[in-house]
Amino acid sequence: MSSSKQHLIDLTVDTLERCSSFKHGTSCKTILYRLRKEHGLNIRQWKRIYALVMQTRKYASLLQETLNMLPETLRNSLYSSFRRWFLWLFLYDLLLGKNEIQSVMNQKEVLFSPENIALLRRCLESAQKRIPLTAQPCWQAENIYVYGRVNYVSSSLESVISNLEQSGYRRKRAKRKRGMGSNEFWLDCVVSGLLVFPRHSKIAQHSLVRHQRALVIQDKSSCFVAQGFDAPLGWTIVDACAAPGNKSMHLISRGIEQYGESFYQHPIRVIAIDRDKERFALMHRTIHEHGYDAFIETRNVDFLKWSCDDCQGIILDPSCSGSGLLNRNWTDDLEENLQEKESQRTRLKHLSNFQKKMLRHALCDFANCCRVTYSTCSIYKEENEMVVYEVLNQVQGLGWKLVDFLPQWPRRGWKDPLDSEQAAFCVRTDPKLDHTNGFFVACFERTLHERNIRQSYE
Ligand SMILES: C[S@@+](CC[C@H](N)C(=O)[O-])C[C@H]1O[C@@H](n2cnc3c(N)ncnc32)[C@H](O)[C@@H]1O
Repeated sequence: MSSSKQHLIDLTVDTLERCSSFKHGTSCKTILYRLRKEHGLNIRQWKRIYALVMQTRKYASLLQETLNMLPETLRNSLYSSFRRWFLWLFLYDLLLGKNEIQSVMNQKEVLFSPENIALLRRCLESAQKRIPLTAQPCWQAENIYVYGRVNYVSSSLESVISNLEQSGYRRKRAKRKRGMGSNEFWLDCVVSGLLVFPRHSKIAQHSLVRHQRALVIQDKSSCFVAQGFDAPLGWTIVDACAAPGNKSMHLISRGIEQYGESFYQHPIRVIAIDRDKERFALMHRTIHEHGYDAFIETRNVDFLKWSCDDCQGIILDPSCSGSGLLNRNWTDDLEENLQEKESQRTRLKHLSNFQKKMLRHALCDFANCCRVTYSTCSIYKEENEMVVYEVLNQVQGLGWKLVDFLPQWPRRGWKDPLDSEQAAFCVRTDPKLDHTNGFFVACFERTLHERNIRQSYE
């Protein structure tokens, strides 16, 4: 390695270490800006260091996860031979960057033999599946759209569109969504009655949303549950973790859209439960304000301590890590993420145990229930496929099986532990690709009691 290249790498590692040890006050960017003056760097050198520092920080959790997956002996040799931030910088450059550093390493390169590099690549692939959030450089809030669903209790698609057009909005019919003006919108092709607006749209301030409640802001992924649940007329559906009530209201709204006048003769009824006092109060108010009182009954109880015999469906959307939500700044959280990794794992374990308990209760303790959806806004397998797999194995004796949910949506669940067919029945959204929050839904059905409860009003 030329001494100047070696110097730049040392400087990059020093900067990474300084950035990681700052607590409050000096930001990483400030440290980087000072660097140029402090070390008399030319602009090219400074830009290179800047890029390497930012990229290595962005991917550090993923790179650590990659290291965690290596055989212990190799991992320990790497740990004892290199500084932590050097290791991450080197791995970033080797696996995700321009591979400039490897060629100038002259010591200990035996640790980076072609076999070990191939092994690192395989570990990176597995790590990307485990913590895809750090592998998604363009997963930022700017990537998602704003979604507004028509509230069919008080309005209709035609009336909302005409109101929007009168107030200067323009419906875009072409497929190309790039370069959308802030006053443009288009209709979603998966969720009916869902309007899509660009991120910078001011639709949330429009009177259709704020005063008339004809349009409800709700992420597309969260609309999947009611869209795919396809509730038959006359059913009673328990929304087990309902606050602030989005999915309960969407179920009714969707019913009105789907069945028209027949809905009012044999309405779908929702029992919306939440155990949290404050969230419950907010939900109760929201349901009232949006005009759903006649169809949604609210209960401030613990779902685990409650049951009923006259419901046919349950939607279960329990508390989760929220790792699919886009309004979190993962890069800025990085230091805490790394330091708190262990406590995060413990938290995830607790959450998934709680989720399994809730799902078991939904599937085992409601005698006439024959359709249950399980959903989270988490991207972690531990809260999604693994919960479904474990509980499904425990309840199969009761006749439950996974069924194909929202088949028109292309992104499906992950295999292992689910088999290919089961995984393909589940729905996932990818925040990087789908312009929505990260979300997961699985649907369970059984036919045991269907004869007794299915009502054919349609
Ligand atoms: C992800 S949020 C639900 C969001 C809601 N489904 C919606 O779309 O508007 C989870 C909710 O579950 C509630 N919750 C957690 N444990 C519960 C339990 N044992 N019984 C009832 N509600 C519970 C929480 O208070 C929280 O409001």
